[in-house]
Amino acid sequence: MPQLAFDITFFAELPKLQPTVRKGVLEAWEKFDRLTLDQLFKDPGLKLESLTHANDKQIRTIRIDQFWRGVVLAPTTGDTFVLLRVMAHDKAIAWAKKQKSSINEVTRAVEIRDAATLDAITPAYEQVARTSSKARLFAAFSDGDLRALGIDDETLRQARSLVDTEQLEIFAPLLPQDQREVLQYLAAGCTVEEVWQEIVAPALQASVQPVDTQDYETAIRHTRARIALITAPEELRDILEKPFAAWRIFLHPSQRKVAYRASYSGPAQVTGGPGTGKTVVALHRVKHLLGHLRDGDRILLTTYTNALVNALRSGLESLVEDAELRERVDISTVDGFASRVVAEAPGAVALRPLMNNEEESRWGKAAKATGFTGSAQFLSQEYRHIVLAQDIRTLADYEAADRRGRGSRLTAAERPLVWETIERFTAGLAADGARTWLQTCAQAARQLEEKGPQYRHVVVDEAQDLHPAQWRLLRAAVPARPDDLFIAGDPHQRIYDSKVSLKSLGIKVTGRSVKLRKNYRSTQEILRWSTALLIGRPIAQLEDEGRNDTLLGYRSALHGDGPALHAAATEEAELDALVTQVRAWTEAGIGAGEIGVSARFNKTCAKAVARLKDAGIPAATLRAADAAGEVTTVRVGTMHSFKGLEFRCVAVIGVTEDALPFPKAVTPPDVDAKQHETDLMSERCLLFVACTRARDGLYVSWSGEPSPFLVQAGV
Ligand SMILES: Nc1ncnc2c1ncn2[C@@H]1O[C@H](COP(=O)(O)OP(=O)(O)OP(=O)(O)O)[C@@H](O)[C@H]1O
Repeated sequence: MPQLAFDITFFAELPKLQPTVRKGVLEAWEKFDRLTLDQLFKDPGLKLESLTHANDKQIRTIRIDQFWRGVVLAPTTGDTFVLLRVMAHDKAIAWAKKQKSSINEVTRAVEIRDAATLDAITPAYEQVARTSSKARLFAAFSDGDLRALGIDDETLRQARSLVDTEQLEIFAPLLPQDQREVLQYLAAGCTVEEVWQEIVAPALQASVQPVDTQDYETAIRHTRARIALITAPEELRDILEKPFAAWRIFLHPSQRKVAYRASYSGPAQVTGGPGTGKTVVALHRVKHLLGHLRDGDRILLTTYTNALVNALRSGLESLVEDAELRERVDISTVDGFASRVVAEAPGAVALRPLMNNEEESRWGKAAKATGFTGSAQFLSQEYRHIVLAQDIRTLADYEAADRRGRGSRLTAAERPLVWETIERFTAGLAADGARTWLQTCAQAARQLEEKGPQYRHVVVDEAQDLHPAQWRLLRAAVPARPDDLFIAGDPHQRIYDSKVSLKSLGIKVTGRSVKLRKNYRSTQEILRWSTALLIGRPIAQLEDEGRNDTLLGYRSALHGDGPALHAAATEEAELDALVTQVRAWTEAGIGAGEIGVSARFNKTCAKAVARLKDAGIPAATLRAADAAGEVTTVRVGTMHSFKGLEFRCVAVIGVTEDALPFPKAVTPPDVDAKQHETDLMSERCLLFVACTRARDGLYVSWSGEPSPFLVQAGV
C-alpha cells in the first residue's frame, strides 16, 4: 500500500501555509492512502511528475492546488513517499530539480542535499581556500574520523573547502541533514567522541551491516528524527491544525535518547539553552513513565509559574490522548504543591501568603523591636539563603551554620541578635495568620519527610530557579529509587536568586545528565544576538556550582531577520513605536495571539496594554488572557512572567539604563558583595530570557539611555 510520509521541513513551514493549502495536503495524503501505485502515477489531479534536468529522478512534484506544489521523495523501490516541502509552483519546481537524496551509511537515515547549488559553489570556495592564509576549518579532523561520523565523499570535499564558520553557515542549509549537524558540532568545538555520542550513536539502532544505500523503504522508517509516518487521517488533520506541534512527532536523537531511555538508576538531568526542547523532553519523559506506571502510582509534573503549568497541561493533553492516563499526573507549581501538602495535614490552619511588598516592612519592625541595626534586605536574604536553605530551626544550629555562600560578614557575637530578629519576624507572621511561600515549602518538606512520599516519579521543568527548601520538598515527595527525579533546566535562565547546585543538595546526576544544543524556537540571527548578552559571563552549572556551564555548540537551523532595535526619545514615543511595530506584524499576517510584549515592570506592561487597545489592537496582560482562556490578543507580561513561554514575535520594551539592571533588585555591594554579583547576573539573564521567547521576530526598544547590558553586548 502506498503511503505519504512527512519530512520535518514541511512541518517547519506549516504555520505559513494558508488553510486551503493545508486542506490540499490532506487530500493528497488521502489519495496516497487510497490508490494503488499504478493509479497514483496515472492520477491526473495529483500529477506525480518527474522533472526534466533533475539532479535526482527520485525527486518529483505533486499538485496541491492550482498554485501550490508539493516536492516529494519518490523512491524507485518500495511504496513509501515523503513530502519534503510545499511551495508556490515555480519555486517548487526550481527547488526540486536541485535536490538529491541519499542514505547515510553510518546513521542509516535518508538525507536530502541541494546538490546543484553545492556543485556550483564549491569550486569557488576551493579556489579561495587554496590562497587563504587561514587554516582549513576541519584541518584537525582526519578523513577517517569524518567518514566514521557519516560524512560521505561529496560532503567531505565540500567540508575540506571551508576555512571558517561563516562559510559553513552558507553551506549548512544545502548540506545533507545529519552530515550538516556533524560538521556544525565539530566547528563549534565538540570533539569527535562528543559528536559520536550526541548525534551519531543515538541515531543508530541495532541493525544488520552493511547499509543498503538503495533500500529507501527501510531508511525512511529509520529516519524517525525527521520523517513522520502518519497512519490515520484524523492524526494528519490534527497535525495540520496545530502547526507548532511538530515536537509531538519528531524528536532529535539526543532528545529521544534522554526522554525514552528505559530507566535511570537515579535522578537524571537535561540541560540546554533556551528553546532546545527541554520542556518537550520532560513531557515525553512523562509519557514514557506513564507507560510503565504500576497500579496506584502517580507522577508529579512541576514547574515555576502558573503560566508554565498551563503550558505543561496543554502540552501533555496533546501528547497523551488517554485522559484516564493523564489523570495520574498532577501538574502544579512547586509552591502550589507545597500549599496542598500543608493544607492536607490534620488540623491545618489556613494561612495567607505574604505579599512581596509586605515583607520588607515586617523585617524593619522586627529589627526595631530587637535593636538590630542592619538592613531589612540583609535579614530577608539571611533568612532565605541560610535559615530556610539549611532548614535551621534553633539558635544553636544557626550559630553553627555555614555562611560561605554569603558575601556579608557576620561575627559570632552578632548571630544571636540576628536569630532573635528572625524569630520575631516568624512569630509576627504566625500571629497574623500569614506565611511566606518558602516557609510553606519548608514546612511541606518536613511533613512529607515524616509522612512519606506521595509520588513514584517527579518531573521538574525550569529547575534552575528552585530554592533548597523547594528541592527538599521534591526530594521528600518521591522515594529514592530509579527514575525518581527527572530534572530539566538551564542555568543561563536563572532569574531569581536561588543559586543552588544539585550537588550541594545531595541530588547526584553524574552519568545521567544530557545537554541539548539545537534550538528549535528562534532563528539563528535572534539567537546569536541574544546570546551576545551573556558572552564572557561565567554561569555556574545546575549540577555543580563550582563549575561553569557553556553554550558550546548551541545553534538554530532556522534563519530569518535579526532583531529590530528602536531608540526612542521618550516613553510616550516608545509606546507609539510599539504600536507601529505590532501593527506591522499583524499586517504581515501574524495573528495578535502570536505576539508577545514584555517589559521589566508591571506598570510598563499596563501602559503598553492601554496604548495597544487605544490603537484598536486587542491586547491583555498575560494573567488576564490566561484566566479568560483568550488566545487571540497580544499578550503583555513582565520579563519574569515570560519565562518558559514562546511567541512568534516578541517586543521587549523599556530596556533602559534604569530598568535593566533595576537598582532595587540588585543588592548593594556593601550589603553583600556576592549577592550583588548574583543579582546583576539575574537581571542580565532576565533580558536574555525575554529575548529568547521569540520565534521569527524580535523587537527591542528603550527610551533615553539604553540598558548597559545592551551597550556591553555591542548593540
Ligand atoms: N524535536 C523537535 N522538533 C520540532 N520542534 C521542536 C522539537 N523540540 C522542540 N521543539 C520546539 O521548540 C520550541 C522550544 O521547545 P521547549 O519549550 O521545549 O524548549 P525549552 O528548552 O524548554 O525552552 P526554554 O528553556 O527557553 O523555556 C517549542 O516550540 C517546541 O515545540
